[in-house]
Amino acid sequence: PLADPDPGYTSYAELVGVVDEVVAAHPDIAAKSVIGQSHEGRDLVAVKISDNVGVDEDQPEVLFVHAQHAREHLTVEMAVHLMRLLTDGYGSDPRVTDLVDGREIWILPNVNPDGSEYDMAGSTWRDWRKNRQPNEGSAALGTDLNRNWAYEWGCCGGSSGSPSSITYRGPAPESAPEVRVVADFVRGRVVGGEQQITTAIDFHTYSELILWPFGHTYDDVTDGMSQAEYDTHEALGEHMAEANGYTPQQSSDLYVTDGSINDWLWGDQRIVNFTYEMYPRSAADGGFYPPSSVIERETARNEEAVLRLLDYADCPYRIIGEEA
Ligand SMILES: CC(C)C[C@H](NS(N)(=O)=O)C(=O)O
Ligand SMILES: [Zn+2]
Repeated sequence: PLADPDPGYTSYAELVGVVDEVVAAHPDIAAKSVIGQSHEGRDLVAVKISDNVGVDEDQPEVLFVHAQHAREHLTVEMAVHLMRLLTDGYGSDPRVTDLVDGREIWILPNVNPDGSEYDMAGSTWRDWRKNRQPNEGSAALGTDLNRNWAYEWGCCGGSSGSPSSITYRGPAPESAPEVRVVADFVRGRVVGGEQQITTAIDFHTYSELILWPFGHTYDDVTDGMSQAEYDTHEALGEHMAEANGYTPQQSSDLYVTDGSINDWLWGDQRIVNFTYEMYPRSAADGGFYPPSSVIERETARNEEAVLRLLDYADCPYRIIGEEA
């Protein structure tokens, strides 16, 4: 068999198999689309879960993004868990059924397949983070997808201009094909001038945190973030953290980042969104590479938190008692 540091983690080929299996088992509520390709040509997949799945209904949409960072493999397992939760539970779990009926849910189970595959191709993990795109004029490979988004790109010392850095922002916003594809997908969800996606989670590991924008500034309130909008993010973040025991905080309280997805989803598309840093809390508990024996426990841990986001997807501002 091919080398594999921990066979309990889902490879790209296995992930495509899971997607096809879920869609085949639940054709009325699950559909697979290919929204583009990675640098090396792997399909970037979107799984839509909703009743009347083939129809774009006028329902709030929710986006889940997984594996921007290659070594954060538990996030792919989170996507697998969510696909199964939202399809196997349909028709039996009343809350899941209502949410799948009333929302259109998009799961992007691996937006950096080249990096993920590279990281797990040897007999030991390679500690890879970025994509696998070459950089002109450098021997160093890769752009950090979570520094390549176009909102306040490179503004604030929250990324690097050096191709060899693990936080290399790329030569320009959306220069990474994977970012361009996902950004185009999100822009494509603007229907009749209105962004249909209301809420989102971008899954990462590790540290057990729920983070909300902005990352580019320490300020709570600033251009593009009113007090009510900040309070909405904070209240929803805290509501979800009560369910999974993660620590809720503004993204920049961890450290300043620029060009991150969470700033773009909110700043450019006004999507109320969160970054989850999953298990473990510290390097002592496995860091980026906890044993695959924790997958079931640490993905199931987020079920209630994710369902709470789906609850509020029709109007996130309801959590602070406002309309919008
Ligand atoms: C979302 C930000 C604030 C944290 C994230 N940490 S990670 N997942 O790369 O370790 C990152 O640096 O992109
Ligand atoms: Zn990450």
